[in-house]
Amino acid sequence: MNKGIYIATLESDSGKSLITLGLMRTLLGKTAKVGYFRPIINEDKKNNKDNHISTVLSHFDVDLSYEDAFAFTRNEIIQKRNTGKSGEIIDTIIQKYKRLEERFDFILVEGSDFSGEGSVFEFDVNVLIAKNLGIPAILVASGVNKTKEELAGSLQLAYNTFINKDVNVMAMIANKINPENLELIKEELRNFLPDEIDVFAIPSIETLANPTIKEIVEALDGDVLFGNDFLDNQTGSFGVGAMQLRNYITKLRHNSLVITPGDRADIILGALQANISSNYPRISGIILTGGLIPEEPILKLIEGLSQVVPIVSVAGGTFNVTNQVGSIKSNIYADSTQKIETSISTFEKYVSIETLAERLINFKPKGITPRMFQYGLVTKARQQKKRIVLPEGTDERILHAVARLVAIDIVDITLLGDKNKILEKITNLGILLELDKIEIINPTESEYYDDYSETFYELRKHKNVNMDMARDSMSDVSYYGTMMIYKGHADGMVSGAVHTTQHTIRPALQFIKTKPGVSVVSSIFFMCLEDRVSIFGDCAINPNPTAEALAEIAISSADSSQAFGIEPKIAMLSYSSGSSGKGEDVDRVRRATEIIKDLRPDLKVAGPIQYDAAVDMTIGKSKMPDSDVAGQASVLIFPDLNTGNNTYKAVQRETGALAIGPMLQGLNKPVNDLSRGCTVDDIFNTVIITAIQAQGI
Ligand SMILES: CC(C)(COP(=O)(O)OP(=O)(O)OC[C@H]1O[C@@H](n2cnc3c(N)ncnc32)[C@H](O)[C@@H]1OP(=O)(O)O)[C@@H](O)C(=O)NCCC(=O)NCCS
Ligand SMILES: CC(=O)OP(=O)(O)O
Repeated sequence: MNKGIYIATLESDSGKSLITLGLMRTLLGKTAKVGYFRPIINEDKKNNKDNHISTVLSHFDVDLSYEDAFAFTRNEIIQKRNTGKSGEIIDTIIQKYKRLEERFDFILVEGSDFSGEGSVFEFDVNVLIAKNLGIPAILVASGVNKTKEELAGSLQLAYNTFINKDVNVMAMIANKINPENLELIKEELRNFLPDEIDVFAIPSIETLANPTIKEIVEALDGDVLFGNDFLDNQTGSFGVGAMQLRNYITKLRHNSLVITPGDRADIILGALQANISSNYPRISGIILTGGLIPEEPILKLIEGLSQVVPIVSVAGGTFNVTNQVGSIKSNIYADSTQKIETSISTFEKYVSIETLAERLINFKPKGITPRMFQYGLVTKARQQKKRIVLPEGTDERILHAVARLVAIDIVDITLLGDKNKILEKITNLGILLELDKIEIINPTESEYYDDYSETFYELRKHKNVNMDMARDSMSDVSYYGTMMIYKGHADGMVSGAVHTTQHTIRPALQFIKTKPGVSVVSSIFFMCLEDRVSIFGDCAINPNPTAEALAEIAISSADSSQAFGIEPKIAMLSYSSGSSGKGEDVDRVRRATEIIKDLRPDLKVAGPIQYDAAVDMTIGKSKMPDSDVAGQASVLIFPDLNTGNNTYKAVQRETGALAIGPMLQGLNKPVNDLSRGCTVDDIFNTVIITAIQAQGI
């Protein structure tokens, strides 16, 4: 299984690059192929290339193109959100991430920078991305200009938001902390965090916090007069050389940046002398303000010196320039070797990487989000293209769904019905559908009509079906479509947008029949809830199942759940949790649970259990404290069709959840029903599910 980690922050300038670089180095020591992904980059950085991406790709020699390493610019995200296309954001991010998953063993995902417009929703977007990628997060916050209470408060808020969205938080890093307060900060964070979450504090590192001379030259559009070879000099404190030299040189500190008007030869020469004097600290450079350049004799004097720190002339008065220098952000670029190494060594010194890396590598994601689930469906269906027959060829929703399916070339489609009527409908509805890519069959006019009728007669004559009845049945689209599957002329069928469930599935029950070892055909819905996918069964077929049938439905549903990548934890639903309620219906569910335990000891099952105890951890713990399913059930089995059918509809209608199905289970070949109230999305997804079933999962 592939792994990933999301590095998220709450603000700009948190110093998460240091974490990224340090973690990247650590992971590369643990696993061979580590990829890097930034879901959102800054617009202005796109053209000049985002420096985070360039730095990581080049420093660690990651075999990844720049374009593959990000999904959206910040402006694209804002636009999509404003036009109600948030879903597309997540879909594209999942797609790009999944492509990387195919190539790398582990992926480090760096969240957005919060350095521009749109930061209001930026935090939520980051939580949503981590959630949908199904990876844990490391939260990073800066301690600059914050009391320890303020820092802990903002990290606690962030932590709660991630946890509430079911994103596992692995570690919390307080960065840029006053070195004296490292332990205090960790204690403050420990106060609200569970023990299993690692807490680290990293001090503010001057060489990373301040810009290099090169960054200052770029930001101020300066003219480098001397010292081109030392532009990577890291600046320390900066001070204006306005006072007399004898006073000014006493103010110099290690790596000081001298800012002085260009005509102050005394300060310039004094600072250069101080730089080579063993009695004064080294300086990082000199900025000359006012666009003034020293006079010729002074320049000549400097030219004669053997080593000169960068001297840069900039336009603008001393006051303005000093303010500007103060606001220049320090960044790390691909060629900032010194900063990169400082970042990595700082990370290694303050973060106990061994345990953290082990935990990351061994992390098992809890659930699957609806978007990730749907992405997985599409990917799986593509692996082996199947032909799906849709008997309700004139239904508008079916035609819209077919247009979408054909556009992504994911399945081959056969529509049943009168060809002219279908074509007329497509034209009238203005549906863009490449007609040469679909097959349209009118059953009674088909070359196979006689053969299908005879086969049906042979299969059902013991049930008093005669040839006339067989021909009659084969003129019905449900029978004809099902016979196509029986004959191998199609791989699966989806119907029920117009016809009832009975009408849709009876032919399959009559001659597709059940798989070996299965006696009850049942159904499940994949309920795409806000943050997870749950399996509901049986909500469509068996009105009043016996305990034995209920057990079989639960086992089939658990196997289907497993086959579609959702770890099954079965809740056998009832109006009782444990022994809290009595009655014949409760006893039936209790018996069914015992049968499941006998037949399939490998499955996790709890029953009888109420819906609240099944899905809510707190209630589950209080009602059934010893259960390993209560509070985390993924497969919910309803005691009868009255409850099941209406519960799925209630959840679907009241929460807006996408209900994919009903997918029938237990048949020899896939036939799936739809609700007559289905949407185009429901049809689209059910066809894809059917194609996957046809692959023999
Ligand atoms: C599933 C259902 C359609 C079957 O109804 P039916 O066709 O009248 O059932 P019958 O008893 O006549 O059985 C027809 C065949 O299907 C088989 N069959 C019926 N239910 C079956 C099941 N759950 N599993 C396996 N086979 C089944 C029967 O054994 C019989 O086979 P045979 O003719 O070869 O002997 C019926 O149970 C039903 O209507 N369920 C509710 C559907 C519904 O309205 N759902 C709500 C909306 S989704
Ligand atoms: C599955 C289902 O409930 O179907 P319908 O809504 O058509 O009855």
